[in-house]
Amino acid sequence: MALKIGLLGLGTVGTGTAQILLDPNGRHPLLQGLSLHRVGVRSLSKSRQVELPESLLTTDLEEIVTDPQVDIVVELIGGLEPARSLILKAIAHGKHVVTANKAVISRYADEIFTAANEKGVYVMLEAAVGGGIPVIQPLKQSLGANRIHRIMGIVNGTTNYILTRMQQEGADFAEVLAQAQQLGYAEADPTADVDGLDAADKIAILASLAFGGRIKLSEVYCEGIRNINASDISYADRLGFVIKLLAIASRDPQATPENDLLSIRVHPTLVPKAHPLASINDVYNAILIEGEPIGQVMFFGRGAGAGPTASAVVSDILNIAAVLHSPVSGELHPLMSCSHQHYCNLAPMENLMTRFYSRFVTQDEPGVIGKLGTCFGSHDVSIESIVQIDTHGELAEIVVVTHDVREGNFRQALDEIKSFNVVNRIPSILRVL
Ligand SMILES: NC(=O)c1ccc[n+]([C@@H]2O[C@H](COP(=O)([O-])OP(=O)(O)OC[C@H]3O[C@@H](n4cnc5c(N)ncnc54)[C@H](OP(=O)(O)O)[C@@H]3O)[C@@H](O)[C@H]2O)c1
Ligand SMILES: N[C@@H](CCO)C(=O)O
Ligand code: NA
Repeated sequence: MALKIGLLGLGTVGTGTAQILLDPNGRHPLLQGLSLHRVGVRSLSKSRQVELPESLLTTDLEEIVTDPQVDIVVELIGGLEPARSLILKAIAHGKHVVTANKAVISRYADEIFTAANEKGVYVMLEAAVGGGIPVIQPLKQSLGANRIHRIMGIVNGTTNYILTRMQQEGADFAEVLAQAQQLGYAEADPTADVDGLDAADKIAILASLAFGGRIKLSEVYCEGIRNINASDISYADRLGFVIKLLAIASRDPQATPENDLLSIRVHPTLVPKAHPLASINDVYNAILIEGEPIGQVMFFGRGAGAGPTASAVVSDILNIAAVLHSPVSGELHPLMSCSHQHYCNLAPMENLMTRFYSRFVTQDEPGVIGKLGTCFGSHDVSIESIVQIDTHGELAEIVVVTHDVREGNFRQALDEIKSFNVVNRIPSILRVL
């Protein structure tokens, strides 16, 4: 008997999903056993890019998630509410759920997965991170034998597009953002993308899967790209780096069960040009996973867009369909369900060991570089390079790159340096991979 899909949302991803469901030939045979039963939208009068019988459309989304005939609810409306409530209601009515909604999952995974486990239904979210790039299922299944040490990714296409254009054209952030909005790459309200919030949602989800515990989103350090300017991109370039917005989750390999702290953060990062993530440009995403024994594995592709994202949505539907077609054991499939119960502990940022790039505008006079060097040294901050890059009248621009240092020590040194009369301002402080 055909499995009935209740689709919530017929926007970019909903349309892509409906198009695949209505055109199963040449795809996996299980697709033939799926039928699009109802489609929930906000406006019935909008013209649509997919032809559907009018009777399928409704604005009553509650009716879909409570419809006894619906087997799988696919939530593609986005936003926190009513998406969260509809997902919970669908679960309460025994529906399996597929969603692309990283904002809801990163905030409400606890209540959603607890409810799903109690009800014996699946909640699948491959499209929520990296769009069409398979990364959720690989973490749950194909990489299950590994101890994951670190996940590092470019998981936001909008900011990667902006940084790539800035890099290639020497343009400033505001100029490129405006063009990206005109082209429809960046949303009218770009906050979630450019301030790193979208990437924080995504790395919280990936970390939860990689490290087997829930993550409090409020504890994820998040810094966006608004302050990146053309000078830093150019100086970074001269030093052999490109600037990327990285989302990073790592576990100290030496961690003991008593002292198992994770570091989860999103921030612009100077990436050495030879690093595999340095060449990921435009709207592309890539996620590099490091584990034992696999070593490094990288996933690359389109992190957004109708087709790529719908590819992930439909693959989740197929996974559920496959399990529902298998002999019934009464238990949830352990490689598809969520078994996390506890919250992970996150390390404070001041304990992070990282390299830093910082740019100082100072008086152009003898002894300034020496003063900076001495101050860093007194805080146990070891310097890899310190160069005067430019002079503007009486002012000099000095760029410092450190070795791996404790972030707390580096910040203390900066506090002291800020009080030096010869230091005019410190326009940029960025971490270096
Ligand atoms: N776009 C991407 O490339 C992409 C990539 C990865 C993940 N995602 C995620 O996928 C989800 C959907 O994104 P999208 O880009 O497809 O969004 P979208 O184009 O804005 O479409 C949203 C759809 O949901 C409907 N909708 C929204 N609120 C509703 C409500 N309260 N009641 C009834 N219908 C409602 C809209 O109806 P109308 O059509 O009638 O307005 C529209 O069809 C989001 O969670 C997003 O984060 C998107
Ligand atoms: N706004 C997101 C879309 C996919 O989640 C991006 O730019 O990557
Ligand atoms: Na994905």
